[in-house]
Amino acid sequence: MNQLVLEEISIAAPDAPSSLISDLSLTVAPGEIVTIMGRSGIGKSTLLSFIGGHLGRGFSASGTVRIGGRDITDTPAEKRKIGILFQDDLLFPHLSVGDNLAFGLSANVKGRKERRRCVEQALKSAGLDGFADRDPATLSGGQRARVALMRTLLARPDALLLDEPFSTLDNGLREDIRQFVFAHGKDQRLPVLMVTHDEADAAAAGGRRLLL
Ligand SMILES: Nc1ncnc2c1ncn2[C@@H]1O[C@H](COP(=O)(O)OP(=O)(O)OP(=O)(O)O)[C@@H](O)[C@H]1O
Repeated sequence: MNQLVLEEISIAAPDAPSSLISDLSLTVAPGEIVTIMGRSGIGKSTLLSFIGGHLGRGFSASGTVRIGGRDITDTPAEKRKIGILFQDDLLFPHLSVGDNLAFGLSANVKGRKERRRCVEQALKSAGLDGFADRDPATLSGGQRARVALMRTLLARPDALLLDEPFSTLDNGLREDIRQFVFAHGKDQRLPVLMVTHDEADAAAAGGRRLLL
C-alpha cells in the first residue's frame, strides 16, 4: 500500500532566521487527497519541492519522507516515483503529443509496440483519441492539461503532488480537469497532496486540509 508519510519535516529558506516549515508530520493514505493552503510565501511549493526531491539550492531541511514504507528522503528525484503537476505544465513543443506521452512512460514498459499501445490507451482515457500525431501548440488549454496529467501518470508514480495545477484554466474547464485529475488519483490509489489558493479546489477534493 502506497501511503505517503512525512515525519517531522522542517525546512529553512536560504539565509532566513526561522524555519518556513517546522516539525510537520502527515500521512496521506492511498487514494486520499490532502489540500495544502496558506498565505503566499508561507512555504507550500517549497514543501512539495522537498517531497519531490527538488529543493532549491541553499535551502536546508530535516525529517523523513516515506512512500509505501520506503524511506526516500535521500533518493535522487528521478528515482522517487513521485509525479508532480504544476500550474502551466509545459509539454515539449518540439515533440508530438504522442511523443510527449512516450517520454513520460515508465522505462518498465518495453518494446515499441507496447509503448505505443500504452500511449494510445492514455490518449483514449483522456478523451483524446487520435491526437498522437498532433503538435502540442494546436491543443486547447484543457487538452494540454489532460496530456500533462497523462504524461505524469504514465511514469507510474507512487504519489502525486499538485501545485496549483488548475489555476490558469477558466471556470468551466477547471471543474472538468479537476474531476479528471482527482478521478485518476483515486482510481490508481495514489496519495495526492494538492497546493491551492482556491476554495473550490479544496471543496472539490473533499478531504482533509492542511493550513500552513
Ligand atoms: N531561491 C530562493 N532563495 C531564497 N528564498 C527563497 C527562494 N525560493 C523561495 N524562497 C522563499 O521561500 C518562501 C517560500 O516560498 P514558496 O514558493 O514555497 O511559497 P508558497 O507558499 O508556495 O507561495 P505562493 O502561494 O505565493 O506560491 C518565500 O518566502 C520565498 O520568498
